[in-house]
Amino acid sequence: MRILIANDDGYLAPGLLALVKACEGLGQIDVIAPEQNASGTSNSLTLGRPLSVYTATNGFRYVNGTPSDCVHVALTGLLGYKPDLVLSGINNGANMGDDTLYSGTVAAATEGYLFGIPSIAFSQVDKGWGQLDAAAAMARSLVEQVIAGGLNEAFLLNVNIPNHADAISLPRCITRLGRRHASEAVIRQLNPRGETIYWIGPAGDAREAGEGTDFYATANGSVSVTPLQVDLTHHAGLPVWANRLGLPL
Ligand SMILES: Nc1nc2c(ncn2[C@@H]2O[C@H](COP(=O)(O)O)[C@@H](O)[C@H]2O)c(=O)[nH]1
Repeated sequence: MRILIANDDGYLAPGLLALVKACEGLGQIDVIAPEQNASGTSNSLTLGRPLSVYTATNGFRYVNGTPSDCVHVALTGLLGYKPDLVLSGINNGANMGDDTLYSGTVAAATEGYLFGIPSIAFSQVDKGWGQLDAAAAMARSLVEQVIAGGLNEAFLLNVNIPNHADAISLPRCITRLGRRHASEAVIRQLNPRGETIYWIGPAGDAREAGEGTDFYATANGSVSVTPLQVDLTHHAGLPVWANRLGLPL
């Protein structure tokens, strides 16, 4: 078993180390993570400049790029082999609903999935790393369960873990993504030069958080496991637009 582990909070993030330590003994583990926190970078690749890969004293490799860069470089030559599993996280904060479109954590796992590798993104619901080791133990438990079921076909799972001392014992729910309200207003400030600067505002509150969603599961003390896909086609819209534009389907 060979496992590639990445994240988006950076190679020094506690969530990455906790996940790596929790997975010890499952097989060969390679870590390739961003040099800096790359939260919110989604699936971006760095195309306008070269990337450099460094090795930390603990053996973790880190890249001056995005989470997708890390996994992409790993799978297109750096590793020299195709891992059996790609893991990403444990993220400092939730990746539920619309978050998954912006998330670097989910993007790193998505990159593995795009290369035909079973991949899982892990996030803790609350920021601050509270009960992190418990989350890591839960992540290992799920990884073991997934491995036992077979890794013959690629899949992409998005897992959100409540910050709980006994996370491994929490119920696990298969969920769909909920939806958030649009992000809060942008935050305007003046920099020392008197220029207006803008900070992205906080994420919107959950809007679609009904039973069956990731928001609902985690709000009710369960670990949320959401299978994701990358086909963005609006299949139900195909006949609608064929008709609207008078085109054959
Ligand atoms: N609009 C905002 N969205 C935020 C903020 N903090 C987090 N987020 C969302 O969550 C994910 C975090 O995932 P990561 O894997 O990228 O760390 C992020 O991508 C956003 O979607 C915020 O302050 N404002």
